[in-house]
Amino acid sequence: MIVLTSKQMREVEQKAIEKIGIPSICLMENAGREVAIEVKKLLEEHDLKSVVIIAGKGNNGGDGYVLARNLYNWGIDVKVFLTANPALITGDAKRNLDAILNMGIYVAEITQRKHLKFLEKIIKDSDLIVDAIYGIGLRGEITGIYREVIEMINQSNKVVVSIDIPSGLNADTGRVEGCAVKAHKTVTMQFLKPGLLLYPGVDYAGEVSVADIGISHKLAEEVGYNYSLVGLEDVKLQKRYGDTHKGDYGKALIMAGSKNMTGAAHMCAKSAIKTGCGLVKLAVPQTIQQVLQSDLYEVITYGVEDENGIFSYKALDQLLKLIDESEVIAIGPGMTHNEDISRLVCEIVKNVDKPMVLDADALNALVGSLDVIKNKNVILTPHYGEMARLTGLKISEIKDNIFEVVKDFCEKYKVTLVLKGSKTIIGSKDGRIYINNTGNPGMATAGSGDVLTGMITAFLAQGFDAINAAVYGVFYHGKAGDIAKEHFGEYSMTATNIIEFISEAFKCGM
Ligand SMILES: NC(=O)C1=CN([C@@H]2O[C@H](COP(=O)(O)OP(=O)(O)OC[C@H]3O[C@@H](n4cnc5c(N)ncnc54)[C@H](O)[C@@H]3O)[C@@H](O)[C@H]2O)[C@@H](O)CC1
Ligand SMILES: [K+]
Repeated sequence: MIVLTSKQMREVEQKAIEKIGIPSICLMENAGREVAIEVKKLLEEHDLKSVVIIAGKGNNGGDGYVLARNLYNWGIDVKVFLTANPALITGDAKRNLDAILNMGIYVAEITQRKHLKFLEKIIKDSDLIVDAIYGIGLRGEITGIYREVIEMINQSNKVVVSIDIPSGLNADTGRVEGCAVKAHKTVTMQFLKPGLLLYPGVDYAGEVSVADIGISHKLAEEVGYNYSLVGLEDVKLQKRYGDTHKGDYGKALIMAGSKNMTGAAHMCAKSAIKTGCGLVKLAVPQTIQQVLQSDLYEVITYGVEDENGIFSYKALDQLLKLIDESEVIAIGPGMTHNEDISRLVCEIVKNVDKPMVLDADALNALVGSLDVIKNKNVILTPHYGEMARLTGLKISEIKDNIFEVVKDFCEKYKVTLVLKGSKTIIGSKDGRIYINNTGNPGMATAGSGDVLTGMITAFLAQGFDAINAAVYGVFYHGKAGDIAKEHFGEYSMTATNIIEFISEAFKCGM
């Protein structure tokens, strides 16, 4: 699904108005009408009667007046409160404000502190609040009386619907600008906004629905949007051809594990098999090979030269030979980190030109030597801590500019990046960004990342290009995690449970 920044949304609206010739007031009419339909549904579902609309001075407020008109016509008790002097309201918003005044709809001004007590009383006696204070036009922090109004909404215990974006939320980053409305539902106009999909924005937006206000997706394509939310329609799985054999589904080599982290290698290899990889070879330090071989029935394990149960640079030739026999390579889970391993990983990445997934300790190994990945067919799968180590940025700096950081990294090194977090962001080498929406906090558990690496590796082995392997892997990993949560709950689900439900997750995409 298309995701537009506030700047891109404005460009698209401009095109709709100027190039296509749709009068802007029609877009506002459609917007307000769509919100009215959603609000009516909520009133009916929860057996609620009265609505308070709190409107700002811009077009977000304008959508609120159209909403008021529709609700009033449907016989619903509606009151409108303006957080701006009516004399400052202009354009389409002004015309719609005049219309509701002409209809005799209740309108009052909340521009001074002394008005707040009255608003509080009205809110107390009403059932549902609509937040039409700010949309994508918010600039800077919310201060003064606006802040008090927003806090009043949040403390009201009423059902709250936000128009386009919860007021106070930065539409592009999901950051709270001082304070923000906590909505149960947000009805956003025509295209999703990044701020609704990123934390903390996700927690403020509540359930998000996208209202069709009559703007074609072709206009979004014209402005060259680069963000998408991954949906099931983007990750459909093909049925396999009848006449096939395991060689058709790829040969992967996974380099993983160490004496204290056999599980990482185990789960990564198991996930690759469960995701449909034709043949999985697992190279581990020789000390731990037997442990792994004993219950990885479908995987071929190789013990390579090690140093006290940990990968050693001495294993380079053995590994290069195994790489030679494989089509895709995954490196990293549970390898541990030391200088010898850094040399080993860098040497392999430098000399190998096959698709590779680099995770965990392979990422630690690359710190300070990132030039070796330039123009390579690699997918890196860091979490925020690993990303901070790789880039030298603070975690807070990454979070505050997440899309720019991902985009710059991918464009600089010409690689695919999977930045793992509560909302995993995937960047492609051509600067496109994909936001994943599956998964849950139960997946914040040891081994979850090893499973993801196995899954992405398996998609690569089955012939997906890097960006699709990453998008499919992340989506189905989250989906399997969501099914595991249904069975075991967020506290008790484990990475092994995620593997268990990969097959169920795939059924959703068939
Ligand atoms: N442009 C269009 O064609 C359409 C716009 N629509 C609506 O219009 C919204 C955008 O409208 P606007 O651009 O008028 O902006 P908003 O309605 O989001 O509000 C911005 C207004 O608040 C003021 N403001 C901004 N930051 C402030 C702050 N920190 N403290 C105090 N005041 C502040 C600005 O001066 C501006 O007047 C969208 O979110 C959407 O709801 C819809 O009606 C559909 C069509
Ligand atoms: K709003």
